[in-house]
Amino acid sequence: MKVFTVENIRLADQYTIKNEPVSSVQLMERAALNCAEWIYSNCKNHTKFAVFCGNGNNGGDGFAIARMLYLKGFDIDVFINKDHLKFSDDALVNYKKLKDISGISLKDFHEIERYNFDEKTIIIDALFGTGLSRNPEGIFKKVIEILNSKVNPKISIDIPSGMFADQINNENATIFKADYTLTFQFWKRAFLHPETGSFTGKVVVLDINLSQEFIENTSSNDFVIDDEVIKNIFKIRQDFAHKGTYGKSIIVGGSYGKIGAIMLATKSALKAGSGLTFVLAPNCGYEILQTNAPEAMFMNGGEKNINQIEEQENTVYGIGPGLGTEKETEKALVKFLENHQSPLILDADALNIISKDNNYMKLIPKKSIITPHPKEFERLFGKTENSFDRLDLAKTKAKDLGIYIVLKDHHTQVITPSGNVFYNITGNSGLAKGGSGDILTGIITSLLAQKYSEEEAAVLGVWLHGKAADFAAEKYSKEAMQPTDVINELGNVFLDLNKKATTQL
Ligand SMILES: NC(=O)C1=CN([C@@H]2O[C@H](COP(=O)(O)OP(=O)(O)OC[C@H]3O[C@@H](n4cnc5c(N)ncnc54)[C@H](OP(=O)(O)O)[C@@H]3O)[C@@H](O)[C@H]2O)[C@@H](O)CC1
Ligand SMILES: [K+]
Repeated sequence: MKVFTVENIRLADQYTIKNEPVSSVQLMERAALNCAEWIYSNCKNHTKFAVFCGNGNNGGDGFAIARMLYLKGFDIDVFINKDHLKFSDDALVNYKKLKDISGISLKDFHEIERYNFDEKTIIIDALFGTGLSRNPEGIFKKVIEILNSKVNPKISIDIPSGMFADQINNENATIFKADYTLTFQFWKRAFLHPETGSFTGKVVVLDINLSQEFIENTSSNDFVIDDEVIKNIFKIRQDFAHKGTYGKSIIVGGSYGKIGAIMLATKSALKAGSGLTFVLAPNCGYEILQTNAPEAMFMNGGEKNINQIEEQENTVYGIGPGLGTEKETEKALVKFLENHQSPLILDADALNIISKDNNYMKLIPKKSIITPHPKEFERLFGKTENSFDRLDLAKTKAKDLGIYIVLKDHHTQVITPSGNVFYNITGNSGLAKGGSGDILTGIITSLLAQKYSEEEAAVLGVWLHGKAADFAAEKYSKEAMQPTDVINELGNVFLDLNKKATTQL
């Protein structure tokens, strides 16, 4: 799914109005109906809604939703700024419709302090949407702060009020803190970055039928990796395949005390379908690896640390988990990179070694995939102010070096050399544990060996990793799930993918 800027969303809106054709107030009605339907199918334990409406079209959505919920039998209180009753055209239409309904009480924002937010009440935030032009001040700031202090469930319409859709907010900005955000048609960029994304709660994208023609013909560099993207990448395994069809991976890493990391990466490469999988590790890991991942063939890279990396042809290398940064290992990696041309995957200590010397960066073969977490990214490319700036820097580096950067985060980003960004929306905080990154390295290496392109391997890889983690969290909880559980769930993710990709009778 493309991620559109506010400007492009506005154009999509206008194009739809002109070409569907549909009037703008009908489009608002459609958007509000989508929200109301989601609300009454999901909010079965609550009977009352307090709806907070601003003066623009976001407020207009709020008025329409309030009317629809009232007609479904819920108790509704609507809060507005009675000192300033100037609305956008479509908001005014819906305000007037609401005023005609005697059963809905229209309250002033100032009444919020005396209002009884009982346990049956859900708060709906329709103060500001994509038209926010400055940080909320005065009464708006006060209302948002009071609402944020309430324990009642909170739903934002389109975007949490106070959040800018395309850019980062000031550090101390006042933003509504939602449990759910019902957003129209597209993910907004701000939802995907940690500083702002923590205000959305669960994001539900509602399809309000904006013109598909406009969406297809309007370019964007930003994408969300949704089911559609994955459907277009995933290839089912051919019936007449042999082990050579699905490539050869060599997972390189491990050092004394860090054999677990390389074992996790190796197991993941096996589970993600690589035809032949080797693990190149120091001898101290031999028995552990042969016992725990017997399907992978062992290659000796040293005694306690790796001091040589054998070069083999037609092989995809994934280097880094548990590698360590010893001098002898550094030498071995540099020597290997000096002679190696084809794209490979570099992670963890391989990246830490590369960040030791500026000249090493140039040794990364073109089209390789590097998978840094924020700290590793900083060691490689320097400090940035926030995750928006970090992404901009990653774009510049991906282009300059001609590589793919998988920037690991809550919504991991795949950045291509051509400047596209793919945000991942699978995965959960159960992955915030040592070992999770090693799994990703194994998966991406395995996919690249199976002849997925670099972009496909990175995009499908982060999605698979997150999806398997979601399955693991459902079974064991985010707290208790282990990286091994994530590896074990890969099979169930592939079963799902295969089902969707196979002709059903
Ligand atoms: N996508 C779609 O196709 C569809 C979109 N729809 C909906 O439209 C929404 C966008 O609507 P919108 O453009 O009218 O802007 P909105 O967010 O309501 O705010 C503008 C108002 O707020 C004011 N204002 C701004 N900042 C302020 C501040 N800090 N403090 C105080 N005031 C402030 C601003 O005033 P001004 O800046 O002019 O002073 C103006 O009055 C979108 O999010 C979605 O909900 C659906 O209805 C239909 C389909
Ligand atoms: K809102």
